[in-house]
Amino acid sequence: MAAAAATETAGVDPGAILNLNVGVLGHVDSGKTSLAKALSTVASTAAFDKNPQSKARGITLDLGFSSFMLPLPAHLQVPGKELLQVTLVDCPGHASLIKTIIGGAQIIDLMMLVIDVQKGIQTQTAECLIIGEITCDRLVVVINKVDMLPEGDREKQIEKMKLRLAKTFAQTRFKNPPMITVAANPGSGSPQGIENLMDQLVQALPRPARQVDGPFQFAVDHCFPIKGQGTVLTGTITRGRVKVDDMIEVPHLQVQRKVKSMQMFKRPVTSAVQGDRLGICVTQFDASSMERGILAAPGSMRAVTAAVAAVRRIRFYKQALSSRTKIHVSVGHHTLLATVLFFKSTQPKYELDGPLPEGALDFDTEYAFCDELDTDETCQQYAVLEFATPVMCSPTSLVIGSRLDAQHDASACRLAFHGRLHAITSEADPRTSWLPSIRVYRDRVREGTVERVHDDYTLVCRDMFTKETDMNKFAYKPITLSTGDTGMIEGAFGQSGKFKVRLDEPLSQAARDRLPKSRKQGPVIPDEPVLVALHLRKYQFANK
Ligand SMILES: Nc1nc2c(ncn2[C@@H]2O[C@H](COP(=O)(O)OP(=O)(O)OP(=O)(O)O)[C@@H](O)[C@H]2O)c(=O)[nH]1
Repeated sequence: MAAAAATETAGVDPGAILNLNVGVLGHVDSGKTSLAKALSTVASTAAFDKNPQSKARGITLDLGFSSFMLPLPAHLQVPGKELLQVTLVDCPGHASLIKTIIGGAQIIDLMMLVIDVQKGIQTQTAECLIIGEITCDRLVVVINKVDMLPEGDREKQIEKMKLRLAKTFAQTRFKNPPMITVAANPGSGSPQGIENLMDQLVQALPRPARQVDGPFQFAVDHCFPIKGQGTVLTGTITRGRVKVDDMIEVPHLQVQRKVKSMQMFKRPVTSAVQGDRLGICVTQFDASSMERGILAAPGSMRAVTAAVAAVRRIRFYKQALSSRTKIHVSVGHHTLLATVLFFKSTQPKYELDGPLPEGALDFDTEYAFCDELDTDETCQQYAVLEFATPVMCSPTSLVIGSRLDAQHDASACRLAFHGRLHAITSEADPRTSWLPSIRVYRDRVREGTVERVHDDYTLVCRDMFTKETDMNKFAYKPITLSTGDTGMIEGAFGQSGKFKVRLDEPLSQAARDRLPKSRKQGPVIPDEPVLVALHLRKYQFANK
């Protein structure tokens, strides 16, 4: 383990340690776990695929946590901090574990994307890159397995690969990320390039913008019993702060417990803030009742049944993305099915990396329904998400929509859209049941045929309604003729579904020339009857 010498931590107050999380993502077998092993000095929960608790519970492919410690570099100086702890979050590469990756990626400050030098960008590399674009600002690309290249040709092949990758990254928000070559686990000898990678990684780490205000929130990644102590929940504080003796809640179980003790990487602490990786010990809590999920300040999380999110379609997603279909939606550490309905505003799009401004959705505005979520970059699009079961999340959570069960080309991107929750409705709190107040309309056109002229102002029309139609619903609705004449529906004509139209002006000569002179004569030009169109605006949600 660990190429770098372990920094002396004995006697250091854990509160003086700045923790930053680095995600290790990439395609299956690219060498993520080998890399985490080569960089780390401390293995934590499920690290290196061999944590005893994980083994006992049969979790062999999971988020793995390990860390290394360094003196605090100059660009990360924060008052009161002396050491930097880099926590590596090793995400599984297998396609079926994308839910875990999405959960893991939401707690990282920087993403390390591991690429096999002989393979380049593979399917899950691309999906991880998309997740990285959505969830974090910084990227370091690690080109691994360089020992596999023939020595004489190595430099040339590496340069070629770097050029190819640079073209891909130039099209992402990362533009020109550092690319470092390593051999994390060469067949013989020790890892190569690790110290250089460590230096570059530390240089690329962002100054943490910690959100210590607001209610405590903790993304739990593992939960296990410790004999004689209680149950330990390990995870990352995603918001606020926590102290020993605070009350915390497991929202989906509606269970509250007192924090008995806390540890950061095996050292006891009495308080911790957002970004810290922590083990929280509570008593009288059955470890088997929770695996992944959220801990929160009591009462601060809601069981969300439906929500509106500002969304954006992922440009690499090539399938249909239609309203009224079911799709997997990841919120926090949960991934579940939701029925989606898309609509759009005329406002320019919002940045989705933080909560939307208040009033971004305006209840006095009418919004246009979309059959499909498209890549329109000019206006903000939204999704109404109706979850299959209530999901515990904060009202401004990040969301990712994906088709995880799709039976399609295995190399196709499954990530469909991403977004930010803006308004929620929760069963427990009817005051948030605002969904029906949003007015989403859909314009529909019904078409029929003009049968004949009744008089200068009146026409008899057909083929729009059946004899069972309640014509009172359509009386006075405006119509247009294919000749440009306008008017409104006057009511039923007879019992067969025919109807009368009252024109605004006397019938135009153009229309008159094309309409039959008598009841029995068909259209003057049989292939081009005069058509009558009724424009209807239907509301999907409306209580106004
Ligand atoms: N030759 C060589 N083999 C490597 C290197 N790094 C990793 N490997 C091998 O590649 C295989 C996969 O390595 P892992 O570290 O398990 O890859 P991973 O990306 O964590 O795999 P998943 O978590 O299953 O996606 C193993 O057999 C490693 O020994 C390297 O630098 N050189």
